[in-house]
Amino acid sequence: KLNKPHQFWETQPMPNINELESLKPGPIQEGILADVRKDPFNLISKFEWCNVDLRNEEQAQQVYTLLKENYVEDDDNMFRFDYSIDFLRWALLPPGQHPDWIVGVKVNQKLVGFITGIPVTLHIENQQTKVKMTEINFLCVHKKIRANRLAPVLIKEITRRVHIKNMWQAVYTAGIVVPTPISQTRYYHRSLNAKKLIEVGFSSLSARQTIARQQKLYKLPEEPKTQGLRAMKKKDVAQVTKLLNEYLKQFKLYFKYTEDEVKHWFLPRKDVISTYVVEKEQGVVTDFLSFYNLPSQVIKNPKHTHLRAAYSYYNVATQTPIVQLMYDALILAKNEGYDVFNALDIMENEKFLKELMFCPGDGQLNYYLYNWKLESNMLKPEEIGIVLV
Ligand SMILES: CN(C)Cc1n[nH]c2ccc(-c3ccc(F)cc3OCCn3ccnc3)cc12
Repeated sequence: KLNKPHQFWETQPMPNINELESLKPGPIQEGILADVRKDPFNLISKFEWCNVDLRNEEQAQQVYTLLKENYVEDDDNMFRFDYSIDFLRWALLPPGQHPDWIVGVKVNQKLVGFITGIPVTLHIENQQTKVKMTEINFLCVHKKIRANRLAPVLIKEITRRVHIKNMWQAVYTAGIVVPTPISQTRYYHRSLNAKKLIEVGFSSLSARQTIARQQKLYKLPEEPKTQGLRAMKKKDVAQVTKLLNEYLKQFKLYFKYTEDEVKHWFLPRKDVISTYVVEKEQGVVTDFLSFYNLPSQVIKNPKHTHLRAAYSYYNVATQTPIVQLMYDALILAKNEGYDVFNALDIMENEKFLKELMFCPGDGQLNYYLYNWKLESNMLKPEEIGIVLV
């Protein structure tokens, strides 16, 4: 009976505690294309598989509503992510996307289950090891039909669709701990709109604190400090690609980006992704910062329906001190109307979190590699060079 904790995950190629020493680094299970099922996994009656076309407004709306009402909440069930349709198209329609990797389950034409994959090339622990794999995200089952064991079937089906393309690994993140994290990172929040954060219950005042005091404490200048800071444009793509690929080599887990991928992931999109470059000397880009827009719905609050949150994406500081670059990111995010700026303690983020007055969040984000044993059992957050939205 699949109802013991992790009963499903114990059937999957993930290192378990007592294998951490014995498994050799690399794939845990050999992938054999001939053994891959050609037909989709069976679903309970009335449930049907569908490939969701996010370019189709109606289907995109169905995904939006399913996630808005049933996707990830914080530990106190006060906030739930509210990914916009434009954001989902950005996150799930990158270059090289496979249409059958946007997987839905419908009952009477209503979307009740969802899971996605996008193709990535992940560099693992050193220059030589690069693996074509999938980045899994947006696993969601409607609240009303949970405990039907639909999630394991969604996972097995997208795994089958990845195997059919002769790919045998995956990377994903989750707030929960299942077998077996490769890294446990923590998230931090920097207040931009102290009054609103208190009104929605995100922050709370201790006895000696007042709203006015908090506003003063987190106050930011009107304009960024760094000379030559401006929104990224198409003409910057080549330089941003070189800066990013060079910068990421220092980490043990990172993607390599083509110029096409940099165009997709970094060119500014209103209310989705903001990227700013530093061009001091004419035509020379030396640094860039980026953050994405992911509001959370405030589940029950008389005054506010949403918390506007900016999430640190990739930031490359080669000439500008990282603390100054990120201080400018806070100013830019405040000016774009965000209430809070979030960041994980991955990459070099530890260097600015304290100094810029970020506060620790109440949970963690765990990174996972499917069917891969690392040389080192766990990676430190600062060794992680990938951000999953
Ligand atoms: C990554 N991607 C897979 C979405 C995802 N899934 N599970 C999660 C658990 C935490 C975070 C997260 C990551 C960075 C961060 F600064 C704050 C976060 O969560 C705050 C708590 N919260 C949840 C909903 N509204 C607020 C993301 C995720």
